[in-house]
Amino acid sequence: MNEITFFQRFESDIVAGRKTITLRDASESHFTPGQQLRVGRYEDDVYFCTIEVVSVTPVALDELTDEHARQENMTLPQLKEVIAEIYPGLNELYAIVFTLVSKA
Ligand SMILES: CC(=O)Nc1ccn([C@@H]2O[C@H](CO)[C@@H](O)[C@H]2O)c(=O)n1
Repeated sequence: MNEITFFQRFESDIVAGRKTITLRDASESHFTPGQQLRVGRYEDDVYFCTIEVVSVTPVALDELTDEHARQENMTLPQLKEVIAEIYPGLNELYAIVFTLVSKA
């Protein structure tokens, strides 16, 4: 059973260690530092790696910086566009910082 999912298009960045945060809504803000999570692909729920949660921090959409974007392996405009597609109209996000523990 997977505990968090990512869109398949981010799998390669995550397993390569290029993507080290994810921005989620309140429904996924309950993870705690030190927790290890089995990660699956959103589209088919296939397990692809395990991550460890480093921190979970509330961040407003308009507080996002180039540093958040760098940790997503994107530019800030790209990141804001992705968030607008996934979470239209949402301003209250949670930055989940993670490290890669193991790959499938
Ligand atoms: C069901 C569901 O919400 N799945 C999500 C939600 C978010 N994200 C990624 O987190 C970052 C900021 O949102 C971007 O890289 C997003 O693509 C994701 O991969 N899968």
